[in-house]
Amino acid sequence: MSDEKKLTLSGRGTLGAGKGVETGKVRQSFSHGRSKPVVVERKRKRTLKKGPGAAADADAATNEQAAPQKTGEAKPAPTGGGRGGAQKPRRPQGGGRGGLTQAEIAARTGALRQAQEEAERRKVEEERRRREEEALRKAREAEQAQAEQEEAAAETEARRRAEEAAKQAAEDKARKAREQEERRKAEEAARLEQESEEARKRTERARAAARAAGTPEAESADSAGARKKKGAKGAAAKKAEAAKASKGRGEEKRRSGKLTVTRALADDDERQRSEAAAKRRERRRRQREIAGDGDKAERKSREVVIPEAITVQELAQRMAEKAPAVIKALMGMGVMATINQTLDQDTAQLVVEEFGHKVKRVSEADVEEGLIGDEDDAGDLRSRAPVVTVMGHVDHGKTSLLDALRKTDVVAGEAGGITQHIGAYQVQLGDGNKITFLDTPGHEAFTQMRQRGAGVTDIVVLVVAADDGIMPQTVEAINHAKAAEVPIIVAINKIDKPGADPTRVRNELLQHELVVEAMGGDIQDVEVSALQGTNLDKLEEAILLQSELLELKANPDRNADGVVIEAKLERGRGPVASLLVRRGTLKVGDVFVAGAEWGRVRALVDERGQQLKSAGPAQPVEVLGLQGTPSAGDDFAVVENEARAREIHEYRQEKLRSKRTTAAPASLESMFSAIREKQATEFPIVVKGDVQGSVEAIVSSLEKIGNEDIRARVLHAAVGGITESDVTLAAASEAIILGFNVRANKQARDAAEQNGVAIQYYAVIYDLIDDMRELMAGQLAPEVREETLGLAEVREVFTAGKRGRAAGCLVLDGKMRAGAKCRILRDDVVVYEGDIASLRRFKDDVREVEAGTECGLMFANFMDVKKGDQIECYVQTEHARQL
Ligand SMILES: Nc1nc2c(ncn2[C@@H]2O[C@H](COP(=O)(O)OP(=O)(O)OP(=O)(O)O)[C@@H](O)[C@H]2O)c(=O)[nH]1
Repeated sequence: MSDEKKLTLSGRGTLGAGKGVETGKVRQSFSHGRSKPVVVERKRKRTLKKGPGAAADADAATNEQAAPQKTGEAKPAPTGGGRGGAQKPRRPQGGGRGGLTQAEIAARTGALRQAQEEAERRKVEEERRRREEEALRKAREAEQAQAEQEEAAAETEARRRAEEAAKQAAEDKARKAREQEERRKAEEAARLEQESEEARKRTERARAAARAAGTPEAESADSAGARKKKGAKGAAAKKAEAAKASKGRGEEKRRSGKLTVTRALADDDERQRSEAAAKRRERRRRQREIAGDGDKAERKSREVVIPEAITVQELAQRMAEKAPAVIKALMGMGVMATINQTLDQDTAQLVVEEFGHKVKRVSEADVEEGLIGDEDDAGDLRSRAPVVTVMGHVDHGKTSLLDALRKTDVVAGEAGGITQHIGAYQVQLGDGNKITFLDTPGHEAFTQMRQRGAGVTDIVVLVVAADDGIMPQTVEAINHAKAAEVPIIVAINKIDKPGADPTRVRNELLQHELVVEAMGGDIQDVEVSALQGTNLDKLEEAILLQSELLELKANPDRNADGVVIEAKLERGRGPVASLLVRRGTLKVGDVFVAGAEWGRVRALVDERGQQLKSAGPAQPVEVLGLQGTPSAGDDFAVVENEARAREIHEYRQEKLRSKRTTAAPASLESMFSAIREKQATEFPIVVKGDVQGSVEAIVSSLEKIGNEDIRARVLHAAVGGITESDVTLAAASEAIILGFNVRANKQARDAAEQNGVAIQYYAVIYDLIDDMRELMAGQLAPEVREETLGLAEVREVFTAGKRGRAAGCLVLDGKMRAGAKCRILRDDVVVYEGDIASLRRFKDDVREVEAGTECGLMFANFMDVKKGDQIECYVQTEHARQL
């Protein structure tokens, strides 16, 4: 590119040309940095013959050469046309100045002018662009400056806030210190006042004594007292004044406010705060306001549920309060607690009340609350079928009788269904009445159910074979029925047999305090033959009559509850339970809890294998849909939803687990505590002896022990060793078993251990009676006797500590004793009963304060003591009872 030349379009540059016309390329640079190659044309100088005007032409030619020959940019003369001079045709020689034609000159001049105009235009364009860029840059700079300014403002704001917070904290601290100081001063003043009062009294007493003695000391004592009083008063006044002055100074100081750099800056910040910051602040203020209002609204109506134990954090959350505030409140009560510390229910209650919320105490067992709903209104009750258990001695015909009674069912006869064992069945009589029979006969099953708390039986049918009479298990059955306080109907069976003697049976029953109607008593008896089906209708009539007397009623229109009679796991059907509905109606789809299991009723099947949609009161039914297998004797109840059922299931499973791990000790103590809990007035006993004579002697002696509060109740007394049946009875009635010269067999021992039944062995009747007397006396709560110690009157009430109130009292009578009990009487009405928490004389804790002396009293959990209240101080002593 040797022939490239740098050209400028400023218009000032000299455009040179070589000899003749030569073409070449030059790179053209623009002021804004761009460049591009340009084809240039070089012209050789022409040598012209001298002629007129030659000089001028030469000049003109020289001038012409100065004109740019730029392709595309500087347009050549119209004759030239096309791109660049390279294609330009040679001009015809001659004519015009310096050999150029006029047209050429004009074209060149035009081109020159155009080039100048173009340059001018570009310059303007460049200038415009530069200005635009400049404006843009300035705008950016301004933006940046603005952002920086805002950032700085925010920073300043944050600093100001931090300073403000620090200042506030310092002020709070100072205020607290001042308050503390003021309180201390007030207390000091009160103490001084009290001291001066006492000094005055002492002086008065001295003066009185002096007057009595007739000495002039009275005067001096008087004046000394006055001086002292004046001094004390003066001191108190001075202190109070000083306190006032310091308070005043403090306030003044606060008001004046020293101007510090920080403060000045803070003020400036206030003025300089950006609009965005102001908006942010406003938004935060609104949020705070909303949060504050919400808090207040909630606080008014909040009911805080407190379980048996709760952590500080949990309690704070339930109250919607801050944990530190709760800790502070606890500190105020003298309890130093961390956030994770567990509080007992009482303490938690105090805290909740302190914050002004309502308390709802719950215990773990509350999960079962409401499970067995409320009692029904009398108006909702409808008569229900009685539930009957058949008992009696072996082979007296219990099973035969149950089978015979089953056949009396009119519905079964019509339907002809095959009966199946579901633990109970219901017969419908011709008149529409129904009777439910539990078809596991015998007193063992009966008592086992009772032991589980399922007293489902309304009536016991005692089967006695007319040819055999009363036998040991008949007696047991009688005693079990009596222990359960269930009425008995005697079915004298096998009357078809040749040796049957119903009268003998009736006579023997008398020995067991069962007086049948035929003998003037109120026990119904029916002669039946299970084998031949004789008098079964009469037996059923007797049952219905008894049930009428019992007024057996239930509300069918409610959620069902009742008892599990049997439960098993069946292949293909899953857990199956036979339930006896006690109240309400059990329906398909109901969610229910049975013992520690739960389920949703998938199907209901009766004893004839028929699918039911629902089962009402006293109706036995087999239910499918359980998640697990409950135990016979467990309660069942329909619940509102699955969640509730699961909750109860989990709670009961947990209870079962803990019960398994902590086996019940077979001790007297555990039995007694159970009895005590029930505040029993009866002491149930099962007696087993070696001979009838000793058993009778023991029973009659036991019946003599006792007073109006407690008495022995012999549930069962018989000759023979202690059996499992005895233990079951004792367990069901929470009784003790006494063995006189007899022992328990292995099964009985195991059962006793399992059920926590106490068995005591004796060989001497007197020992047995003495022990029982002592045990029964031990059952009675010790007698509490009260001894009044003294009476005091509240003369003044002071603030003690942060929250406490102390009563300045004068003991009027007897004495006040620290730790003793007291009653606060206001206008002869007891306003508080509790403990004396502290007893002080001046500043010292003392044990006792005698009559005529002043003292300070504080009470446990009571602040509302008032001037004029009377304090009755007393102690309680416990005395063991004797029978
Ligand atoms: N003659 C006569 N025999 C009867 C009558 N009732 C029952 N039996 C018979 O007495 C025997 C015992 O009857 P069960 O019904 O098994 O007596 P149980 O009380 O249930 O006996 P366990 O189940 O062993 O306690 C059977 O052989 C019956 O046939 C009756 O009314 N008359």
